[in-house]
Amino acid sequence: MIKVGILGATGYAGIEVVRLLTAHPEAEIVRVVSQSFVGQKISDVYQNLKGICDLCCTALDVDDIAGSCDLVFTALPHGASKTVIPSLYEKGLKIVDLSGDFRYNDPVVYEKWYGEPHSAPEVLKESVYGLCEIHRDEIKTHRLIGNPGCYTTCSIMGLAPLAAAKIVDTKNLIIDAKSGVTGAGRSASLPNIFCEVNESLKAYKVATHRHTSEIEQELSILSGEDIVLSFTPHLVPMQRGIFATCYANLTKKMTTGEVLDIYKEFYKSEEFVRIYDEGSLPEIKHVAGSNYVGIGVVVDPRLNRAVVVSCIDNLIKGAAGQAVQNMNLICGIDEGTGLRAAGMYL
Ligand SMILES: NC(=O)C1=CN([C@@H]2O[C@H](COP(=O)(O)OP(=O)(O)OC[C@H]3O[C@@H](n4cnc5c(N)ncnc54)[C@H](OP(=O)(O)O)[C@@H]3O)[C@@H](O)[C@H]2O)C=CC1
Ligand SMILES: CC(=O)N[C@@H](CCC(=O)OP(=O)(O)O)C(=O)O
Repeated sequence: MIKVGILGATGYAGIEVVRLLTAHPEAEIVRVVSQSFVGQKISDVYQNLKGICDLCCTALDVDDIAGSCDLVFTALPHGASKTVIPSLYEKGLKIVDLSGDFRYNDPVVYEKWYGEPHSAPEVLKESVYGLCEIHRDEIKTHRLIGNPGCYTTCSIMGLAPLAAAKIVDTKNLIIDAKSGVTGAGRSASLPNIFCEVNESLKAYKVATHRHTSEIEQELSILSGEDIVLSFTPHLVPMQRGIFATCYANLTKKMTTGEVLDIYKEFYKSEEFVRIYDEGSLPEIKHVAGSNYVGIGVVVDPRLNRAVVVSCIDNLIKGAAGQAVQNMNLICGIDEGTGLRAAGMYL
């Protein structure tokens, strides 16, 4: 059994890791770490876990964690992760970090988008970007994983086949993405309370959202060109889900069927990717509660433009599910273990 600790277990992403691991046959949760709920049972904080996981929350004590765990998930705010991870890494632990702190190949890019220097650039060098479908072989040989963001997983997976095939104009990519409110985490903030969000729809951080840099990093690697793109996030009144509509101008005349063939080939061995047949498109309901990505494509022949629709559950494929997928990879066990449940349609 892999002995696992979850730091930030009381947050929305952390508690999804806890929930998924309670049904994982090869992992045993030994520590649930919190800052506000030390001494309280995790099942008192989230009562759906009563009788399933009744561990008490402990404080963040590196020696205690290193002495009891083989692997930790750090589901902490960015900034907090880069403070604690160097000492955990030094102790030899395997680490899957759900924050933005270890997702970058270049600390200068991190500083530009996160507004402060990376305090552990040497440790950053040891990390790998944990988008399993794109970096599987590298992930298997590392023990520090920068688990991708929710918007980024959805957007990169939606555009990766086009970037890799080099059949799009890389200067004009546009991603219009929508998130459910759990994407903002559990701590209450005025713009995210029910009456502010319900029956409304808003764009935010237009042209400045930090996920832009993560998407650019990965699509640039795939295409072999420096990509700069437009990314506009929106908040929608649903609990879970990311829905990205991506617009890409094709550099040669292609039909929807031809573009879909490229997607089917690119993802042909991927258990968690569903490419929709021509004429159908994914919806949040098709992926919510699951580790699946749904991708559909329509080519607009008047503009020779591919419109790609990509959907995930932000807390699962966009966070905890992908983190467990990464754990499985770095621990050398079957990648889909504990992740094969269908989602919740209703
Ligand atoms: N929500 C989502 O859809 C996604 C989130 N992420 C990332 O996952 C991470 C967690 O996000 P999320 O679960 O949404 O956030 P939440 O606000 O819901 O949870 C944050 C967690 O971190 C703990 N925490 C907060 N500040 C500190 C600190 N300074 N030191 C130690 N622990 C701290 C909190 O502890 P306590 O409750 O005890 O106060 C809580 O357990 C973030 O980096 C986020 O960007 C990534 C992808 C998707
Ligand atoms: C709806 C909402 O507020 N979403 C968050 C994304 C949170 C997240 O996933 O952050 P990381 O992936 O960078 O860890 C935001 O836009 O900041």
